[in-house]
Amino acid sequence: MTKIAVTGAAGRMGGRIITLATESDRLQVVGAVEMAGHPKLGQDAGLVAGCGELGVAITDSLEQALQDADLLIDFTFPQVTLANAEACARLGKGMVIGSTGFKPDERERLRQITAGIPVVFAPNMSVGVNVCFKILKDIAKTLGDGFDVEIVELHHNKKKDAPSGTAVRMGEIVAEALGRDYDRVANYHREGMCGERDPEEIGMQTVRGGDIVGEHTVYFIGMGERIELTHRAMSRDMFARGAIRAAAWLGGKPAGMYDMQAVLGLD
Ligand SMILES: NC(=O)C1=CN([C@@H]2O[C@H](COP(=O)(O)OP(=O)(O)OC[C@H]3O[C@@H](n4cnc5c(N)ncnc54)[C@H](OP(=O)(O)O)[C@@H]3O)[C@@H](O)[C@H]2O)C=CC1
Ligand SMILES: O=C(O)C1=N[C@H](C(=O)O)C[C@H](O)C1
Repeated sequence: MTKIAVTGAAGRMGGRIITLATESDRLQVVGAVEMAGHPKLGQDAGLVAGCGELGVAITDSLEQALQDADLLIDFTFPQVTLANAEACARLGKGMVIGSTGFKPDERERLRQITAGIPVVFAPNMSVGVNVCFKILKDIAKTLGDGFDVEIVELHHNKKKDAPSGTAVRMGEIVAEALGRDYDRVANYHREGMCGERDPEEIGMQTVRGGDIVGEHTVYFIGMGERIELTHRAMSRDMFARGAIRAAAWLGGKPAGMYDMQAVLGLD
């Protein structure tokens, strides 16, 4: 049985992770964290998540929440995750990290901080998206340079980062398969007389609205034909299930940064 603490316990993902973890015979929730001043502090994490009393009060002390935990599941924001990673590294606790919106230097910093602990770090924990990651590499390699690549992602109106971590990873996979540098070829903005499309560029488009859980389409657009690879998330539960699977998988693994491809055996 792996004992977990959850940060962002009152958040959209935190709540689903706590609820689904209570249904798993491989995990036990022993800690729940929200930031200082949060209105749910002191309340029972299970009652807040809507799955019944757990006997775990939400605290603003990560150290306290981690006391009896083997690892932390963190779906928050880059600055919060970086601070939490410092604590986990100090206390020798593993991490499952789902937060997105990291800049390249922040990702590198996270890698350095967590070098001594086991971590699963993935922008999308669903099986479907991770299978898309695998297929994308093959499609891009097989098509080669003759097709223009555009990536469009749609999310709810509360999402704070753009483009989504999943869309960025999709762009990186395609760029790598085509021998391009993602940071150089990604184009996030077209407006006015921006000129003809550079054949090397990867267009990254963002849509925000309502309660869309998450949709990603990668377009490979050729002359007279196109391929569209779309993933649509209907609920957050498969992200939460992925995080739970990652936590159970991580127990006993050596220090290192793993992704969901490793957890799912898709490497
Ligand atoms: N990898 C994946 O599969 C997925 C990743 N995500 C990512 O997960 C992250 C969270 O998404 P979501 O759950 O929708 O966002 P929410 O805003 O619903 O949840 C984030 C929670 O973290 C809390 N928080 C902020 N600061 C701290 C802190 N210092 N300590 C503890 N908790 C804190 C927030 O509190 P407050 O409300 O007060 O701000 C909030 O409750 C995002 O980066 C998102 O992109 C989302 C879905 C799937
Ligand atoms: O914030 C979200 O909601 C989601 N974020 C992740 C991302 O940025 O890729 C994954 C999922 O699409 C939902």
